[in-house]
Amino acid sequence: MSRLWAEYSERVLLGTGSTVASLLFIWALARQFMPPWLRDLLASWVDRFTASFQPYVTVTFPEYTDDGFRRSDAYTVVKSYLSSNAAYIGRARRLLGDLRCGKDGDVALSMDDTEDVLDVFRGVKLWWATVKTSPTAPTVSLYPSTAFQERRSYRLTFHRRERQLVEDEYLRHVVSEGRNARQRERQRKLYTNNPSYDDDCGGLPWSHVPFEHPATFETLAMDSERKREIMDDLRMFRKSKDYYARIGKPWKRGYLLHGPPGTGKSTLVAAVANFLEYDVYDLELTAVKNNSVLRRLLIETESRALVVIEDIDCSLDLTGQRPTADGDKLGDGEEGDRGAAAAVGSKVTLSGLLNFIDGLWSACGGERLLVFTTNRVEKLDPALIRRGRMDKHIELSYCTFEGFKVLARNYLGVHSHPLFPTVQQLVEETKITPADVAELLMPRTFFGGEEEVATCLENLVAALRGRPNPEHATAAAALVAAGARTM
Ligand SMILES: Nc1ncnc2c1ncn2[C@@H]1O[C@H](COP(=O)(O)OP(=O)(O)OP(=O)(O)O)[C@@H](O)[C@H]1O
Ligand SMILES: [Mg+2]
Repeated sequence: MSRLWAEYSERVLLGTGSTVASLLFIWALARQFMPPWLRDLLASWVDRFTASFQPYVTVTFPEYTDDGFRRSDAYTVVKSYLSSNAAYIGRARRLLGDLRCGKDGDVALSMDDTEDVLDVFRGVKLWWATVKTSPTAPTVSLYPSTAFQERRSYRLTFHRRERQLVEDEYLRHVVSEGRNARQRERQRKLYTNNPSYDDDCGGLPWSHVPFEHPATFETLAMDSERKREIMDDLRMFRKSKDYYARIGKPWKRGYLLHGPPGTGKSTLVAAVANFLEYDVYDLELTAVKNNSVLRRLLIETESRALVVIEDIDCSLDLTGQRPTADGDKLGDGEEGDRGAAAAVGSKVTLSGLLNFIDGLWSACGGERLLVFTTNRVEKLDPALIRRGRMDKHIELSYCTFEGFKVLARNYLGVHSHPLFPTVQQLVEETKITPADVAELLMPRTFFGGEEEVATCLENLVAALRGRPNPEHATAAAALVAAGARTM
């Protein structure tokens, strides 16, 4: 003990002459001999004493939740709040520029990540800062890719006397303004999965571009009764958060769209996304390396998402895991499709996909519509499309007269024409896809007026009768061939 004191007094007390240091030393020494209750009491006094030198409180909003799996909602809301606040933007020196959603040529400015800002709320000053930390040692995570990634967070600093105001009012204000800003500035996105993404090597699982597909239910060639049925179903789904919670099911719904090529499956996907105002995640299954990456992709989708897997029958060998009822072998062409999946090294299995749809992980995020499209519904494993997984099966088929009228209105701007009755009769007798009708109705000039309308309709009638107009030989020949095959 005496040696310790001698060493300490020589190094610290004599060196600095600091009474505070000697007091701290005595305190550290005395702690050893105190009963625990006295030690705690004194510790709280010491805390209060030291706090008087540091009157500021900080609140940190990390980008990822504790488990490291999901982006924190609080972080996103704060980001929107700070990026949208006109007062900060006026003062900021580092800004980000982007084209404003839906307004051609209008540039929207937002806060750069590195900008620190001062906010004033009810006359009280609060400071926001972006903090970036690179972990020196890997953090514990089931996903190695996240273990070494740079961690970002927002840090709010304020005087401790304002704590009540911050807790009771300011944070609520930030959340509500942030959410409003998010809604206002929301540019919907079309995501696609990165083929190079791997859990072990890191990188971003999804890349995105603005989603700008113009399809709506109004422009969709489909019988109005079926359109109404689908829209009602989607409206119900959107409003059913509490209902799903009550019945104990994750808030998600599966749609299976099937039908021949060119009947509007992809167009319907776009119309649904526009109707619900969801982001679209176009999942290319053949580019997903394994089930673990598939799960990660699911976790990385945000709420209010439409996840679509196009041509699911061509994506992977999804029947390979279970024998089919009649022991069927793969048909011509299917081997090729599935070979392609094997060639890129995808190890996604049917059970991985089933888990993706409705396993425990599928409940992450909420409000999600999952859509499969296929030309060959009969080739899919029944487990994949059973009700409950794919709740709604929608068959898209050849053009009806009602569908034709929608296309005539879209493409030619006409609601009636003397040739309509002829088209009606022929369309009901012939199998022609909406894609082919649309192609024939596309005017060659936008200034042709009634003459152009008549030409387009005559071309359609000619194609339907199997007497191709020489000017449209290619399209019409294809139509005749298609008609001959399917009749
Ligand atoms: N029901 C429809 N309503 C409006 N336009 C349609 C419809 N069906 C097809 N079209 C037109 O035909 C084009 C092709 O349609 P789409 O890509 O939606 O067909 P698909 O069923 O997805 O075909 P595939 O099976 O080959 O992927 C679209 O760009 C659209 O212009
Ligand atoms: Mg398609």
